[in-house]
Parts: sequence; structure tokens; C-alpha cells
Amino acid sequence: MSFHIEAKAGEIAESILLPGDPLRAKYIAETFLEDAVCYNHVRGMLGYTGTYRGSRVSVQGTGMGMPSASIYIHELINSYGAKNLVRIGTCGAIQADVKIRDVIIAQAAATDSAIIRNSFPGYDFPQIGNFELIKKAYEVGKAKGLNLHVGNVLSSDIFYSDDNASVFKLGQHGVLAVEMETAGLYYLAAKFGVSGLSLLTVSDHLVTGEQTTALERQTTFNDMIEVALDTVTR
Ligand SMILES: O=P(O)(O)O[C@H]1O[C@H](CO)[C@@H](O)[C@H]1O
Ligand SMILES: O=c1cc[nH]c(=O)[nH]1
Repeated sequence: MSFHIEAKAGEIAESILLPGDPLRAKYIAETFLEDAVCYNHVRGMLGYTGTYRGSRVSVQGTGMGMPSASIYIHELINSYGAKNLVRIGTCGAIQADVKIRDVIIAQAAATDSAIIRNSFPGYDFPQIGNFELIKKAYEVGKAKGLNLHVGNVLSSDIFYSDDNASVFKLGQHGVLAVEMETAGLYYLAAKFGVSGLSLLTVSDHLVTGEQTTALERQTTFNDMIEVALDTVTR
């Protein structure tokens, strides 16, 4: 048991998928996992362990933003021995050629958060994904025929920003999309010597104004989910 997770030792797999939305965790457990058992109800931040094609895997909601996600990621690594942590999130695209429902492999993450900056005063520490996981996810996604994008994303502390000019300026420097957790995952993976990957499905578009519904975000982003499951279990 850790401060925010009530699972007993051994109840969480070394490979774990991390959606922000705990109901996306429930959907994945019920739709993709066999013999799934819910190991966490604390704060409604649902977590499940089951098997996928014979391999043990867990899925844990993390909440929104780096302060929340970092709590779960820290406890999963340090109290439960998680080794492969794969965020499966949603994001807003800031490039015209990145379309709604496309899947992004976050090779790296820029951030406006002070969380990481404050750990390395005077330095810009790069937040990068694990190469082996990135490579595997890319191969799995391509084999599925997906329209994949690989590159930089922005992990922001702010959903409703007054300053979209800065976000679009990052877009002019190649950043593909904005979300709220990847940099925190990559920072903690580097800090604790484990493997982190972030896969994102485009749920809305900051250029065109298109949006998906909450139910679609909760239950229909199966391409990303299957890529994540195949990546950690093959
Ligand atoms: O769908 P999730 O994984 O929660 O990710 C995105 O959605 C939330 C904002 O709506 C933020 O957590 C953002 O990163
Ligand atoms: O953080 C997020 C997530 C989805 N869409 C956005 O615009 N921002």
C-alpha cells in the first residue's frame, strides 16, 4: 500500500498503462484485459491488473496535470516496482497535418512547468522517451497501418491558456500537440532509471477547432490502446 494506491505488494504489473482518465482505465480493463482485477479505488483513481495475450499488465488512472500524475508515477515506481510506464493520453493538435484521432508518439516533451526546472536551476533538462519503447511502438503502429506522428509535444500546466501565441510559436518549432503530463513522466522515468513512453491520441485541434466528445475520449481511442498493449507485452 502506498499513500494514494491501496494495492498490496505484487498486485501491480511491471508494465503499466497510464491514462489520465480513470474511466479510460476501466474501459481498457473491461475491453482488452482478461481476468482484470481492480486494485485501487482511492480517490476514484481506478487501477486494474489483468492479462493481455497471456502477459500481465496493469492500467492506472493518473488524473490531470503533472502534480497529480507525478504522485501516481512516483508511487508505482517506488512502492510497486513499475518498470515500463506508458502514458496513453489525449492531446490538442497544433499542426495542420496532425489530424483528429491521429496517434502521436511523444519522442520528447517541452514544458512550461516549474516542477522540472526547479530541480535543475540554470539548466534545461531534456524530457525524452525511452528509445526501445519508442521504436517498438513505432513498429507496432506502422504494422497496424496507423497514421503515426513522432516528435515533440508540449506538456503544459495550463489547459485554458491566455497565451496561445506561445503554444503556436512552439508549433512553429515543430511541436506537434499540447497535453499535460508527458514531461512529468519522462522526468520521473529518468530520475528513477525506468522506461517511460507517452502515446497520445488527438482529441481536439487548436488550429481547426474540431473536438471529440468526453465519451469518445473515454471509450474509442482503441488504436493507441492496442499499440500500448502490444508495445509492453511483445
Ligand atoms: O486524456 P488525458 O490522459 O487526461 O490527457 C489530457 O486530457 C486532460 C485535459 O482534458 C489532461 O490530462 C491532458 O493531458
Ligand atoms: O491538455 C490538453 C489535452 C487535450 N487537448 C488540449 O487542447 N489540451
